[in-house]
Amino acid sequence: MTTTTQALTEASTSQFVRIQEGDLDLQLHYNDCGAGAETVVMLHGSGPGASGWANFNRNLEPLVAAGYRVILMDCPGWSKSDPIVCSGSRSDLNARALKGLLDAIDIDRAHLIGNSMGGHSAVAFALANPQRVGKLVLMGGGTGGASPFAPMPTEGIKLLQGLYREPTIDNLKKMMNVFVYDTSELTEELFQTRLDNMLSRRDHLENFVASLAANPRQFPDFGPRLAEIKAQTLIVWGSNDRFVPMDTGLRLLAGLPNAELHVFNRCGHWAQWEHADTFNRMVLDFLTH
Ligand SMILES: O=C(O)CCC(=O)/C=C/C=C(\O)C(=O)O
Repeated sequence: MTTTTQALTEASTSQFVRIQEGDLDLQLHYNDCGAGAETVVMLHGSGPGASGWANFNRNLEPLVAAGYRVILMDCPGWSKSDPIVCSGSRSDLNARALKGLLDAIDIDRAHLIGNSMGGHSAVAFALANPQRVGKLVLMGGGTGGASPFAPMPTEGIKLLQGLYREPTIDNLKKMMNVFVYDTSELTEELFQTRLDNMLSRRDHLENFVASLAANPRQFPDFGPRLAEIKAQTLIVWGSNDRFVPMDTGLRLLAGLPNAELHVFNRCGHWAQWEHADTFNRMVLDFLTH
């Protein structure tokens, strides 16, 4: 575990652990940052080349500085975690992986922050392990299933799947340009880092395509079960989200009994990155009160 006096870098916080959770037996990569009595776990989205570090590098430092231990879990099939083909519910698969990780590193209870697929997975974990969840923060995800208002799959998801099938720099740029509202923040360096992440694990890209062929509905709709989740929940959405449309956030708000919703204007699918400062202040306030 790193301390707050050390610089937080991907390399200095990088850890591996072997988990055995039912029929899941694999090695997971995670970043372990800071120290504190309370733990926050961050779960990334499903894009090619995503990782805990790629999704949350603008968010972990304020939490560590405030005295939280922050764990970024790379889901099975992403980054330096082991490869997997998922033919069932990927949300539940990630939830089982998270349980295995928490057991292996001896964490009884954690707050969960989930981005997109990470939100679906946080909800799956809360349904299966309610006693192990503190508070929930869900951005651009939380229940799978279709939107009744937007054409499905959305343009963003079509671009994401296209990028998995043809992982080129042009397709990456097409996806990222729909990802965020303000594309001026997308630097060549960011594209290159993401491209390198993607291409360093072609097995993950191929497995995602194979998973979709085996089960096109990787993220089941938890809508009917949301009322079972009693955890206090902060839902955060971008009003210009072209991947998982904002009515999904409204469905979460209607279904989760202890939820509040914050909508950012001029924001796409990456609220925690596009509006990082406000997002970080909101999360800290939500976790501490
Ligand atoms: O299909 C869904 O419902 C989830 C889509 C999703 O998880 C997309 C996330 C993309 C990122 O956050 C990323 O690539 O960084």
